[in-house]
Amino acid sequence: MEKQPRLLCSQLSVGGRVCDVTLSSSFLSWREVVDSSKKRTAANVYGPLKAAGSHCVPVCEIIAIQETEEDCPSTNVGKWQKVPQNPAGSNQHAFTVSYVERTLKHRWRCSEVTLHCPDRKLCLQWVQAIREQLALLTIRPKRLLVYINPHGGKQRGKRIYEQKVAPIFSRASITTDVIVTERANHARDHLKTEADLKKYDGVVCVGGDGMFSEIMHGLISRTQCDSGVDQSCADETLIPCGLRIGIIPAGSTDCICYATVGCNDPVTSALHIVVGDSQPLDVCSVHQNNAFLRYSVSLLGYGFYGDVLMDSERKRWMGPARYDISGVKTFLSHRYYEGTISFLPADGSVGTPRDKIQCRSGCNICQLPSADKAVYKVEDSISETENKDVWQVIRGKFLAINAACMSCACPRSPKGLSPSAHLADGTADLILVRKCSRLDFLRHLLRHTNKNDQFDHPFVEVYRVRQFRFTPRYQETDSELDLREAEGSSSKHFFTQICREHQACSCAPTHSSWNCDGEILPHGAIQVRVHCQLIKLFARGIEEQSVFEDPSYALCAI
Ligand SMILES: Nc1ncnc2c1ncn2[C@@H]1O[C@H](COP(=O)(O)OP(=O)(O)OP(=O)(O)O)[C@@H](O)[C@H]1O
Ligand SMILES: CCCCCCCCCCCCC/C=C/[C@@H](O)[C@H](CO)NC(C)=O
Ligand SMILES: [Ca+2]
Repeated sequence: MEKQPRLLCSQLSVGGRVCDVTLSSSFLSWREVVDSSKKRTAANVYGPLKAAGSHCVPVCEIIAIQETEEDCPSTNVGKWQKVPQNPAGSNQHAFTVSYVERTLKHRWRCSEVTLHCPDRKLCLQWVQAIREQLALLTIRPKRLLVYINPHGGKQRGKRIYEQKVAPIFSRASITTDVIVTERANHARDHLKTEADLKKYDGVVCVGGDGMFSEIMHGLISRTQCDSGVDQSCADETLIPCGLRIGIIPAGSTDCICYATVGCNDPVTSALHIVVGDSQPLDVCSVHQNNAFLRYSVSLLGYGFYGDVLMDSERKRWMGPARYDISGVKTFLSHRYYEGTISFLPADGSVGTPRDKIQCRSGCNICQLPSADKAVYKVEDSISETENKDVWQVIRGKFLAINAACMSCACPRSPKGLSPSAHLADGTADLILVRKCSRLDFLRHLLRHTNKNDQFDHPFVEVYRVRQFRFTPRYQETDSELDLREAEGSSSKHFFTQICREHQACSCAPTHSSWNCDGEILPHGAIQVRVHCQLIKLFARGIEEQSVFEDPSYALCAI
């Protein structure tokens, strides 16, 4: 790591101990001054970041700095006065730095350190120097538009925002306009037509995946409309949104927050917003013929997940537990669905759903130049010269058809529906769970909750795709049905076959709907296309082992 030139360096007191305090353009560090007569141990000189009085905070993770009034009650009850703290007995001057501290399971906390200076001049010099460095961080938002869904999850959105998030925004001098929604789609419609977006550096939603979906739809539609792009045309190249979206988790699944930050903790998300993180995200557009239906960033699920959602919507009053009840009910019903899936495979450079390469902060695959990823011309899709541009077709009977544009990790399934899916590679993982016994399906489902590979079953297939189409059997056109029959079975034989199979596994063929990021999409036949990095979040992807746990990091910085 490159050593940074020091901007300021003084001996200040922290918690009653004298420390060498250094500010560079990248770090604020303080290390206890060790009496040379005492033996230096490896721990107090070279220890990891927080060991034995040695601390180092990246400037980009400083939340705020303020001059501190060192007051405490005087002996005259009710009166407060400044307390002389240094040995000479003169007035002590201090400043307090609030900064990000990492705790377990990807959670962040706002920590504070107060540094005492021998005189006010030096104190002001430090405050000014740190403020100047913070002012250089132009990626940080200053003004945000916040939408709160008071009815999401356990109906705690408003309280979470007021008690946990607003104080952090205010400490970081972020100003906000807050709208508590009064109906479903209030936020979407406001963003689409009314909001003066030029005033803001970002939009924040307080709620679950459904609330995020509203914000995303509002922003994408507004961006296309302002740029004269027609989103109803499935082949249009969409314009990326300029404003970043922050998610304060207050929903039932909070999958999008969890899969992009690593946890569903409101304070952590608020801090990612404050430091101005930026994580691009792929978005699937869903069309039926040339009618635009919806956008999706996490799960598009037909069959099992569509049915769970359909049933759970009737149980909203139960809160997050509705998904467990409906999950068990749907599992027991064991319905299968018949149809045709065609898809355009992704380029090999983006890996495969089973390569065990997980998308993490600074992911190499997501940073490949877009030419190597899913950006392609529409004509490519009809070119059959290269294998990657050939549509593949699969017909069959399925318990579930899932497309995961990201891992879909969430508290219920910490590695997600597709653990190696990428946030911003321009592809989705298409998971086909063919008709199988209840026991086999249960085995597959349970693997979402443990370390075993959920794709390692003969009845599960998974493909990394750029586009796909699904047509349920009952919506297939005459020519498609003719083709199917020509492929080997007369319709009479076909129906006898279903009845025979139905008896064997006691499941019934029927219609399902799509679960589109937790919203019901009743259309069976859909066409889906992944738009690489269409939106950006105030997030940074899931951090691997934190660099700040690396001893050499602290050493080099100081
Ligand atoms: N004021 C409101 N009244 C009723 N519904 C609302 C209101 N504001 C937003 N909604 C709708 O509530 C639905 C659910 O909200 P949200 O996603 O926040 O919670 P959830 O469904 O419990 O969580 P998750 O989506 O993570 O499972 C969304 O579809 C959203 O459109
Ligand atoms: C009978 C045993 C069942 C165990 C099954 C565990 C599988 C959990 C997998 C959860 C994946 C959730 C993917 C996220 C989808 C969200 O978009 C959506 C909206 O919040 N949530 C749901 C539940 O549809
Ligand atoms: Ca993706």
